[in-house]
Amino acid sequence: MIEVEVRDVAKTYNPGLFKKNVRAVNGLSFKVNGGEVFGLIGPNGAGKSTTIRMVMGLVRPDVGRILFRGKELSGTSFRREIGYLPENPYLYDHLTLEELLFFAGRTSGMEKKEIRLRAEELVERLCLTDVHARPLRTFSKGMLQRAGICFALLHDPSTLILDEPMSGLDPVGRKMVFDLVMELKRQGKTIFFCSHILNDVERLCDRIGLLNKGCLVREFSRNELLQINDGLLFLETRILELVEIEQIEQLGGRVREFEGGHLVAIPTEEYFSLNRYFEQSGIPVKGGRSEWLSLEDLFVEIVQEQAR
Ligand SMILES: Nc1ncnc2c1ncn2[C@@H]1O[C@H](COP(=O)(O)OP(=O)(O)OP(=O)(O)O)[C@@H](O)[C@H]1O
Repeated sequence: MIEVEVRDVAKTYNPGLFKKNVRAVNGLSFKVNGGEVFGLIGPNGAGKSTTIRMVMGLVRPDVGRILFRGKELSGTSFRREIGYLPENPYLYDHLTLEELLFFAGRTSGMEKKEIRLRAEELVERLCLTDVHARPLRTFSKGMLQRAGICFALLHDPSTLILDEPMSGLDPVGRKMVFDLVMELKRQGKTIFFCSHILNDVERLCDRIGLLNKGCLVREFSRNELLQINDGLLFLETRILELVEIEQIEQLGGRVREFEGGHLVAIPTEEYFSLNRYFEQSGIPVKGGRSEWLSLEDLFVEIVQEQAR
């Protein structure tokens, strides 16, 4: 079943007199299937948030159609089926988190007891128990982001639409949210999100769309990505046959199994360029393959190519 379908959608903003129109999205089409994780990536200003806002019915496309479970968006009732995290969650900042979640639960038609139990569970999960009775205006950026995630998940929606879920989070918060999204994925939720953190995107997504200048320029399935990369963070077993695990470990790297592949941590800031790392470290690579491309490398390559 197709959960979200975007068909030939375009959106131009008219910022007003004497200002140039901005074409944010142009002839965009894609589908998000039920139970899959679809990630939208792209440079700043590519149109990711505009697309997400259009899918949520918050911005009206100039042309094209957006369908949710096969039907045109109308009214707001479809939003009950969706958990939405906006880019900058505007949360009523005079409310405490507890009050905000109560409000969110009531507007989703939840019973008081159900709200209390679910809110407690989420607040604890996102490590906000100590601050749940404080007004949101006293929250730090990362706390607000985590509060926004509680807000999006409270009514246990089957579809999640998340605009930069890891934004503003410290490494502990990022891991917390990453693990939570992974768990939601395992529960079979449909997740559509955008992010600049490509490492997380490729670990979470079944499919990835690269948006540039409002157009979808490339789509990768997870398997395709693994094949293109022959590894990156997911080194397939056959690649580990080419490069000895011990050699990675001797150089301070670590390898562990992860979801049918291998997660390789290498001691360099340029973690994405495995090929360069092997070259620099003098790890002999057996076999013919000498080019490993990460999603990050591909992203830069495609976007730079389009700029020429
Ligand atoms: N309300 C608005 N009025 C005018 N222009 C807008 C408005 N919202 C977005 N834009 C413009 O539309 C284009 C796409 O913006 P959008 O926020 O969708 O991009 P994005 O891919 O989410 O970017 P980022 O990665 O920086 O968050 C940009 O050029 C932006 O300046």
